[in-house]
Amino acid sequence: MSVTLIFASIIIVYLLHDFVKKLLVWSKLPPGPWGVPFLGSIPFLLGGPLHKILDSMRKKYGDIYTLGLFHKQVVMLSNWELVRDFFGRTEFSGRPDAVAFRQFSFGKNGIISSEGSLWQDNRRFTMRVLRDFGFGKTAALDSMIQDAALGLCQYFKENKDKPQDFGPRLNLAVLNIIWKMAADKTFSHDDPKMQDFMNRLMQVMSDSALVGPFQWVPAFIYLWPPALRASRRVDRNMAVISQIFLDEVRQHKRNLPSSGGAKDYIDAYLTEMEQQKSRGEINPNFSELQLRVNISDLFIAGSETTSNTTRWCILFLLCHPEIQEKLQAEIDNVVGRDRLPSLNDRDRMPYTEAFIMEVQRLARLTPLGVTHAVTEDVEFDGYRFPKGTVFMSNIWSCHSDPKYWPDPEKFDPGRFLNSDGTLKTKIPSFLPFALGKRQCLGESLARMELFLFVTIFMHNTERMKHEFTSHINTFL
Ligand code: HEM
Repeated sequence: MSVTLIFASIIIVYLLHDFVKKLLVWSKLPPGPWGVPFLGSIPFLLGGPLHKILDSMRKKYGDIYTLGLFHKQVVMLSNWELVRDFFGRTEFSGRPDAVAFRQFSFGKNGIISSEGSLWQDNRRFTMRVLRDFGFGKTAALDSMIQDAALGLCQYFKENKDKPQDFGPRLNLAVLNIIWKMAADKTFSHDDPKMQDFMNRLMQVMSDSALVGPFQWVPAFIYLWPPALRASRRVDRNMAVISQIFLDEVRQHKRNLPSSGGAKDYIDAYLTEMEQQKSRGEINPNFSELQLRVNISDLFIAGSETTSNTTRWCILFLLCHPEIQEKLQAEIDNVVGRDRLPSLNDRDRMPYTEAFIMEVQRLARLTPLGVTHAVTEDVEFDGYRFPKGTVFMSNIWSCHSDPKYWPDPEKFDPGRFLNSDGTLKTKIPSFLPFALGKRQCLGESLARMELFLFVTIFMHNTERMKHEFTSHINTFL
């Protein structure tokens, strides 16, 4: 037998072995479309908005199905019960090894990209501190968000005769709220430092999206120059952003209050590290690196999500003048003209809350949520998932399911209200902030921001209505 023949036989046996192994794995996973070699299901995912293609696959394969993306098995969860059941378990709360998670967190650090005890410790601590500094203190948060919203209204008034893209202004308002919580500072829109920070952060978000499915096969980024350029820009911008946070941390360290009295997140984290040291505890999950990544996670996860939802609110208001009237009536009734809307008004303004919820349902801002991975081999729900299997939640499908949402594409805040006008509290299949162990950590903050932005805009409606309707195309 010639050497070539022996070599060819070894390759064929290897490929066959690999194929059978994969077949065995796939046979235990939820069924899904057949893929092509190497690319898997990718050719079937092209040619339209991804969430819609995935929704039509749901109709064919059911609420849970498996796709192949290159060498990865990706399980799609397309109803809320599945999302609740899977993501409610710790073993389904890992993060896949994707380029974006590594780039955002310099490895797999911080909150968004980490797993295991590192994630749990930092998530738990951050939730507690944010509650202490903001979510739990209505008055402090009220004035923080009111200032940001009023700044925007002032800008509209000053520029009412010009078409305007108020996206950047809105981003600034939202970023300032996070800056205030993280480092007790705010910036003016004209501050070149803030401009640079905001531009870099926005660039990071759009570049990461461009890297797209190459997230799973980093080596292939080199084959597509736009992805390569985008990926390099993410590295460069993240390095600058991280340096800004490092400078903040150093400054806070120099002025750390000696006996408690932390005024922001950085103080609280540094104090926690000091206290652990003085107790003789060594917990590597708390470090300056984690602190820097945690701060950047708050900005990455909490800025565009909130500002884009607010833009959707404004778009829906523009498209539905009759809803503007109803919101206005509720504001007049509960708040009046002599003071600003406040977070204390929320309980008495169910229509406004229902409006924001309906915007979130239809805007479907994160249509496929954030990817999860299973942290160990797991048998669940009749399937066997090998460690590393990726999971996505199709929030777009959940929010369009006619079983829960009659006439799902219709914009109707009334679906969130009971017949007596009170707000429905238990709404299955409404999951803009996802569900389970990794459910959005900033949900309370985001909901407070949305409420105050919408009500303060509407409080100024008499002056702003005309500008809104005449410039509808300029900011979306
Ligand atoms: C309307 C605004 C927002 C929306 C729609 C939103 C939505 C989401 C979603 C869908 C997830 C993924 C959960 C998962 O992995 O399954 C998430 C995670 C997260 N969000 Fe939000 N979010 C918003 C605002 C915020 C804000 C204001 C903050 C904080 C300042 C924040 C911080 C986070 C963090 C840190 C995570 C990662 C949690 C973890 O991995 O454990 N988000 N968010």
